[in-house]
Amino acid sequence: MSESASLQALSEQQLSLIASELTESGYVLLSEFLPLHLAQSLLIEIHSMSEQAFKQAAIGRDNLQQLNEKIRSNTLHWLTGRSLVQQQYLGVMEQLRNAINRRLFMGLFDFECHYSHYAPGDFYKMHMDAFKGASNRVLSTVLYLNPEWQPEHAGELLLYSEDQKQLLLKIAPKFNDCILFLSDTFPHEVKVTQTDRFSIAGWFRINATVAGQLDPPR
Ligand SMILES: O=C(O)CCC(=O)C(=O)O
Ligand SMILES: [Fe+2]
Repeated sequence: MSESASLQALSEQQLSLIASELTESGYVLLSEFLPLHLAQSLLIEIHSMSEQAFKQAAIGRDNLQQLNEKIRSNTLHWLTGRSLVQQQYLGVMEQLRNAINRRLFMGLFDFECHYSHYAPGDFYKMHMDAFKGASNRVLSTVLYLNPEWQPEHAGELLLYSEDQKQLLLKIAPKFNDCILFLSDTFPHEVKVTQTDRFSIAGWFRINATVAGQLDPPR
């Protein structure tokens, strides 16, 4: 979807905040990220999907890719733009991609994302989304879709400093909050959730045609 077709869902104020926070600290937490009707439509779509539509998440690269429930136990479903609401979300992220490139010259080339479902007991242990120079994922995004979240539900995202020594942020997966962070800089983990936890995890990527392959593969 073209940038104009996404109706410029993000305000200049939001975009300026994103650019300055990413420059300063490498991450930014945004509340009320999407126009409310869009966040609500995503919530309706994710709730209407059957558990069969979600696949067990894999970890690893290429043929080494394997299911590894010791590290991660959530399930996922890739967004392709097959519904209007998916097109609208991808349109917003396209607006964000262009705005970041214009302001920060990050050379973001495309965006991929999936719905995530963490059932009670699910988690994602400490990991990096990319390793320096070894992946085309450069900017991670997670949009949370849990209108009823309460502290006892847990399932927070913990974001650590690069040396893992400092806890930078403890993020409750609250409805329409969105975290952006540099993929190769911040180790992070999802604590065990006590209730169903929904989100859209996504990555802006640079073009790694040198490698000649999608990284990581789907
Ligand atoms: O859901 C979250 O809070 C983070 C998920 C995550 O780290 C990932 O999918 O790589
Ligand atoms: Fe991650």
